Amino acid sequence: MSLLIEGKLHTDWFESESEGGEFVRKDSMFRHWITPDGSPGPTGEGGFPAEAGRYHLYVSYACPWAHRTLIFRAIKGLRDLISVDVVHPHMQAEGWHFGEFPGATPDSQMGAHHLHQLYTRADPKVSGIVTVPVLWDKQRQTIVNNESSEIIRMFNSAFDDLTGNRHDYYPADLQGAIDEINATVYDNVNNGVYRAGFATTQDAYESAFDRLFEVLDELEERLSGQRYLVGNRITEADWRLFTTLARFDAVYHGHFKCNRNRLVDFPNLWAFTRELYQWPGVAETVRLDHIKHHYYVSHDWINPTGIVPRGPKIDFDQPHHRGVHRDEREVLL
Ligand SMILES: N[C@@H](CCC(=O)N[C@@H](CS)C(=O)NCC(=O)O)C(=O)O
Repeated sequence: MSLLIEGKLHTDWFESESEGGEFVRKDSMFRHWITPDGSPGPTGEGGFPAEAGRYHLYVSYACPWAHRTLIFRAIKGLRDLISVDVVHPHMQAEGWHFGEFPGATPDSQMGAHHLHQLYTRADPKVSGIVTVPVLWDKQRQTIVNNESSEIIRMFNSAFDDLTGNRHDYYPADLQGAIDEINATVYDNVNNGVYRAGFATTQDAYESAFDRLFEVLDELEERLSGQRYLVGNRITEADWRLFTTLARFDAVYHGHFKCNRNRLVDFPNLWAFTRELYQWPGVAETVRLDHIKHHYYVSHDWINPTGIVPRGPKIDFDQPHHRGVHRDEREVLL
């Protein structure tokens, strides 16, 4: 893990020790918004208008938070407008780096070796954890935002006039319901698997584990009566759940000891995951090779041998039978 304090890199720390064995995720530090006309968004400064070719996304295919942003880039028709670089899946002492791995790229913007160099280029005195995703402004040579939940909101609407894609994954009439389910899913599922996997006491692990499966049971029940989390329209909430479910059997079940059940044991959650995976443009954002390599190799205190399991075999392409056929969905995009 890499932490910057006043622009200086610190590599010898571990988050959960100071929190009674419990893993606590820290807030992101760059919080500006891209808006259609460059006016300021809810936080940060203005001056970041939606423009084709101006912005760049740094991701890891392994990271579920970065994965959300790649999905929104795909489903909102932004692939030609926003370029991407992909870090090496092995997160080392100095954090994320650029290096040789199938599907990984060099840093096309400043030829950096490590992601932290982008952070200190943006602000030489920056303090905070160096995380993906990072939304970079090529023109101002700075980080617009490094908080995935905000980046997907920008992608959802800021570029609509340029792309003509007006599919709204955070529609005004559903915002209350989306915010509510997001909070439950974030605390207990998205971050819940990390709280189980990074726990350093038995109690912290068990309470994260119990809550995770309690919420998965509730979601399984909910998805038995409706197609998506807040009804019959797909929203941001579904994509936010999807990135954790897509990793569940490959890493969270084994590596993070979230092993009461596998995803494939929940018929509705598993079919829901397949449906979202089969959504046009999404399958290519799911790289199980990066996902498995990242978790099993980077967390050497959990898996000291660094051996990456060969299995399990997961067939995301099996028919999902959850309503309209995918050919009809193409029309939505
Ligand atoms: N709040 C951030 C969290 C992102 C995050 O924690 N990313 C992880 C990878 S999955 C990371 O880069 N961690 C770096 C580290 O722990 O040193 C977001 O949602 O954008």
